[in-house]
Amino acid sequence: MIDAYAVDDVRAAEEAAMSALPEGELMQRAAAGLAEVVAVRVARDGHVVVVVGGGNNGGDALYAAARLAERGFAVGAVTVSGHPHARGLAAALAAGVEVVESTGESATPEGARLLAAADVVVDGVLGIGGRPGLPPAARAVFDLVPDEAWLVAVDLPSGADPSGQDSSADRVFADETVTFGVAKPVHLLPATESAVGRLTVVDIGLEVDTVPAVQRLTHDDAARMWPVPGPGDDKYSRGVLGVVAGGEHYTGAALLSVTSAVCAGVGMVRYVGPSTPTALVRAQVPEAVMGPGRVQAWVVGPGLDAEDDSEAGRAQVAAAREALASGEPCVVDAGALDLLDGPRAAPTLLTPHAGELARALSRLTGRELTRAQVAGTPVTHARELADRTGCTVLLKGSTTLVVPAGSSRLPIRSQADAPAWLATAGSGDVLAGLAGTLLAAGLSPLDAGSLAALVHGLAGHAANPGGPVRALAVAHGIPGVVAGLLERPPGRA
Ligand SMILES: NC(=O)C1=CN([C@@H]2O[C@H](COP(=O)(O)OP(=O)(O)OC[C@H]3O[C@@H](n4cnc5c(N)ncnc54)[C@H](O)[C@@H]3O)[C@@H](O)[C@H]2O)[C@@H](O)CC1
Ligand SMILES: [K+]
Repeated sequence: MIDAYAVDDVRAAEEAAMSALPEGELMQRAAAGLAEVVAVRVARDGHVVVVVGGGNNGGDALYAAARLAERGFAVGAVTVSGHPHARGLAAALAAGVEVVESTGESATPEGARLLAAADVVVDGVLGIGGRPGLPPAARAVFDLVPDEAWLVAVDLPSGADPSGQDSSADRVFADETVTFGVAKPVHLLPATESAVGRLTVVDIGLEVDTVPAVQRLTHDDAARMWPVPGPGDDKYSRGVLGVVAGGEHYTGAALLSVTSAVCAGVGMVRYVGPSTPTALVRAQVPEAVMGPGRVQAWVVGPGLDAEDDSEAGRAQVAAAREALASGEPCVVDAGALDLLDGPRAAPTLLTPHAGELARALSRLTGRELTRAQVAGTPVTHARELADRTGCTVLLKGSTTLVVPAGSSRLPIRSQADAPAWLATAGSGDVLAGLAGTLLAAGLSPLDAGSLAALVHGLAGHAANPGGPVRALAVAHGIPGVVAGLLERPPGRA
């Protein structure tokens, strides 16, 4: 599990660590780790430029600059605050770093000159003390970073919201981020993760003993959590999944969610739907059983058209309502999100994308919300839907969030395992079938949602590495991905 801790908890841990160490030791450890990473990114005759703000983040950058200069690299520093870290500045100057100032709204000629020659640029403007948004002087300097330069952010990309909530702030987009002690929410959450690039966590001897704010499942977690049948199992004990999906007009969703469940190794699938999708499922997924019956969990909603006023359409909506009213765990997807009124007694996972989440919250709160608002502050809105419904909410996106049900103090999960090619029609139906299989096997909605997101992402890669994928190929990729995860030797990253 990759754990990210809230900024206040990190600060408290830093204070505790500092009180037991000589003054400045923690910053020296941070600077040493940062310098190590930069040193392997730059050629012996390359140029490093650190961009320095007024806080300790700038201090890290200045001490790292000093260490790099002492190792013989050509290092310059551009200060974008009038008050850079005094001791860090002295160390940098003593080591021969060329330091220039650029604190106005346009970059100074000296700053522009240094940046034009930069091969690696280090962003040491704002760290966990930063408010979202980039100061104008820093923006002016970062606008001059050459396209080919490698950009390393210190602790986090400056301007990004350290708590990872707000996506709207102007920020640096880094190729790589070197953080200290532990990851922070900014590194894992969808509002800010895209600015982080490759993440390295440098050990500075920090011990955070609070509950993480955000967690990410690794491949080892997936291997540990995946429900593997034993010799005593049969199809019923492994979990029977009921699927209420598709209709006369949306037949693909039925096929995709049922295929996905079968490929994920469900004990048995019961498909419930009108005659056309039933005939297609019968023909193409011979493993599936037609019609309702006893199940351990339901997937309700892929391709469900709640507006379909035909007899078959009304019957399908009634079947969906019946599953929602049952005492069984449920994945509530797409069209069924419009049918959910309040809390369910059984474990429930809602799987909206941003537009569906906006629509569901608008309906439940009477406030008009847009997709853009949800995408702007995804955690806030997913949490609100979880609180309103008492259900776990999986918000789909390039980074997928899973926010546990209202009263739970469990950390949020955040998975970023999928290629962008996975943004394709039918992909969500596959995810629903996968998550439903895991719920039917007895996993909690939080575990089922996050594990499904991880395996779905890996299956997207496996379906056609580096290129376009169709949803059916993603479903067909699941068995190989699961086998690959299960045969991993313990301890591999
Ligand atoms: N506290 C510690 O023990 C350690 C801290 N470290 C570094 O220290 C950083 C935190 O340092 P600080 O608390 O000094 O905070 P920052 O270096 O993040 O800078 C905050 C300063 O910038 C100003 N500021 C904040 N947001 C701004 C904005 N949007 N526009 C303009 N000015 C803004 C604030 O008034 C504050 O003075 C960490 O991110 C990390 O890089 C590391 O050296 C490891 C040890
Ligand atoms: K930074």
